[in-house]
Amino acid sequence: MNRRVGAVGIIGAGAVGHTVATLLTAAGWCERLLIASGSDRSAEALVTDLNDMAQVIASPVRAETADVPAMTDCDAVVICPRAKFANTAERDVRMAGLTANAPVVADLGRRLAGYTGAAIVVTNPVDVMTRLFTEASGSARVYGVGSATDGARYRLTLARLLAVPVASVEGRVIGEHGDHAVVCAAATRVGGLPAAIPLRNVHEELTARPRRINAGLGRARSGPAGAVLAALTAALGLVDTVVELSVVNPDGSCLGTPLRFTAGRPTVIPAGLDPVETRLLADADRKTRTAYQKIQHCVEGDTAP
Ligand SMILES: NC(=O)c1ccc[n+]([C@@H]2O[C@H](COP(=O)([O-])OP(=O)(O)OC[C@H]3O[C@@H](n4cnc5c(N)ncnc54)[C@H](O)[C@@H]3O)[C@@H](O)[C@H]2O)c1
Repeated sequence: MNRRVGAVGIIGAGAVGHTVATLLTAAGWCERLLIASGSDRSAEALVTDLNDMAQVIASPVRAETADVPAMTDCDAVVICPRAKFANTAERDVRMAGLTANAPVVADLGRRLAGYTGAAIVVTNPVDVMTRLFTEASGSARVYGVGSATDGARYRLTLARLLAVPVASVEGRVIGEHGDHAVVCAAATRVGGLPAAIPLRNVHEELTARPRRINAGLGRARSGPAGAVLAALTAALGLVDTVVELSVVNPDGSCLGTPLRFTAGRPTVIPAGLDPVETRLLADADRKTRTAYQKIQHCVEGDTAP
């Protein structure tokens, strides 16, 4: 990558924020990383760890702590805080963070009002939080990550189930990053040809995979951080590519959508859904809109609906 950008802000120095910052330090295409977190202690600790790494590998990237408003000048910000709450949900686990995370994400949006850089939202439920951050900040370049990781998991799973190389599988997952994810089976190609997709097994694995990661490691971090990196390089115009990200449409829906980025500018590309998949996407839309209604009072900073 020849071009370099000035600064990337990371808000939330937890599992995802730490991993994204590590990837960015190794990648070397930004000059500065600005870190804010729930406590000064965790932000300072991450900065110290990153600068140790940068020195060891001779990375040009320098990390520093920063207040959120100081990130207004960053080329991009990554929104990955998690409010403290106990997640006991068995189903719809990402949606369980709705009411706890909404005030945090809305507050960040207000503090970054009018932000003109690229904002990458990670906090779950990510489709709803992406809409919330978009409304609270008024920013035009807000993208939620989730579907790109689902798509990667789908291709890996399908390759295993069909016993083919993963490079021969073209397929994506869109819609909600959650239980209402829509597998684009009709448009999937294996070795360039349509294929019978074992959808039940695929959905089982899409649910089981993050659970296995959480059970073994506490939190998923590398897959999501890779998706953040893909979103950043596309949105900053460093790479022209297609990536599935959540964006707010003029009608208010906000779901994972295939976007073709050219010089940092996105255009929506058709997902090639069949009628059943189209209906499932409409279900995901209804679900995320209903969830948004429960927390939209947070946009203005109201504490109660
Ligand atoms: N969209 C995806 O694909 C995806 C994947 C993994 C995780 N996630 C979500 O990303 C979020 C972060 O996950 P994690 O595993 O890194 O969590 P974590 O608990 O490891 O870290 C969260 C961090 O947020 C910080 N924080 C809390 N309140 C804050 C505030 N007001 N301002 C700034 N920072 C604050 C905490 O201090 C902590 O460092 C969660 O909501 C998680 O569900 C999304």
